[in-house]
Amino acid sequence: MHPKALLDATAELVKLTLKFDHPADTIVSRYFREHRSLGPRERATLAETVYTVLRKKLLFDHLSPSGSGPKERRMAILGFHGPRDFLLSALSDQEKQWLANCDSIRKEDLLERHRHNLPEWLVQPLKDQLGSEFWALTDSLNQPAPLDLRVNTLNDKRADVQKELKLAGLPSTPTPYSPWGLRLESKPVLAKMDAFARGAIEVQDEGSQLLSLLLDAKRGEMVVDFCAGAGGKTLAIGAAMRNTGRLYAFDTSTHRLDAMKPRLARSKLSNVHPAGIAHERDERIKRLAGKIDRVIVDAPCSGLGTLRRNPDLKWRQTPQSVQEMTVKQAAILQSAARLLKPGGRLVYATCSVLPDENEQIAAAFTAANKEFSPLAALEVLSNLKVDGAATLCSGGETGGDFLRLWPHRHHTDGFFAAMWVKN
Ligand SMILES: C[S@@+](CC[C@H](N)C(=O)[O-])C[C@H]1O[C@@H](n2cnc3c(N)ncnc32)[C@H](O)[C@@H]1O
Repeated sequence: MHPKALLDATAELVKLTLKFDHPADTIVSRYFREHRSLGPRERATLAETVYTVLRKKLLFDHLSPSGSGPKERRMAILGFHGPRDFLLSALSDQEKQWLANCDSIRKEDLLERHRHNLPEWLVQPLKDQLGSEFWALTDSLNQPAPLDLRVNTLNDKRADVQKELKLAGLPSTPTPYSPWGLRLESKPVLAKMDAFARGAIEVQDEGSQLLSLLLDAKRGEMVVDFCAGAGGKTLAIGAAMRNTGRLYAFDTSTHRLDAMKPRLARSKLSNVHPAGIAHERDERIKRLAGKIDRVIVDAPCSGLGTLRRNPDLKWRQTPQSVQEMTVKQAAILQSAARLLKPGGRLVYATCSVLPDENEQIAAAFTAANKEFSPLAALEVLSNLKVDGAATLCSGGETGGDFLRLWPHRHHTDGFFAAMWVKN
């Protein structure tokens, strides 16, 4: 595609995503479906440019008024992903001069908000938790995430799959914490690979793998994944149970549960039972009350730990939406807890970095449910022989009460988990 045409297309897509009426990944996928002639490189340019604009929106909002032409074009020029010569050949002399002026601005001379590119309401809760590490976090949130795979250890060994991928030209390294993970050095299309088709690999962030590991589900147990979605954690848990026992995958979204079906078929798991529920107090929950060994609540949340992948979330979420989410989270956790039998384990997890959705939900649950004793994440991770377990935890007197993953420290998305045992 001619550089001018590609820049025009990029500006068009930037305009669509900046409306924030749908998630950015939905808008980008729809655009690609409607423009089938776009090649892989053009798609990469379009998607990466849009994501850069979303990541650095405050900075680009600040720089763009000094340029000319439609705003979305100026934003696309500032975030353009691709060789500089290619971009320059699409620009007027005036635009080239403006871009050179923007490039010459030193980072140190920018206001804080133009460096962190976060909405103001998010800044203080992060600074309160991280102090001077706040800047390392914002730098890593503004980078794309690596591509992590989970090896289905039901049928394949991680080392064998690593060799197989290498032979196919895809070097990877074992993830440092999850025993099931491989981190790829590139971002290939995996769907046509044999390892993918036979269910040996699934795309899953290492942090998400660790949440499944924390449940520590055993052979033959009765387990519930209460918010199973498209089954990322369900599949990991089902494999950890060695395809035995019974693993119920609940969700209120049958659409998401449907998306689990092809993944389940590839995985060769037959111990998973997906079931749509109307809400967290569904009849099905009542029938299973007191019968379950382990329950994981991977709660609906703001997703603010996944800004590397979903940078639009910081502009789509608000303090009010987070507050509404916390009410839902508390209700789901309370209802899911009824499923457990004495001695059973409850895991509450989110991909948020906000204490309101994490430690505060956990503290309120502990205070209201004397029949549940908190279980320290550090103890569980140490028993599971996870390397550097202490560095993955925070909270409480020992600093080990909760799993707390951060992109800048652990190269995972931002995840939280709290655990309890039913007395
Ligand atoms: C964080 S996502 C789950 C992701 C999934 N566990 C995975 O690993 O891919 C949260 C899920 O909770 C579901 N959900 C929302 N409200 C619910 C409720 N009241 N009961 C059960 N699931 C609910 C959403 O449909 C969504 O799929």
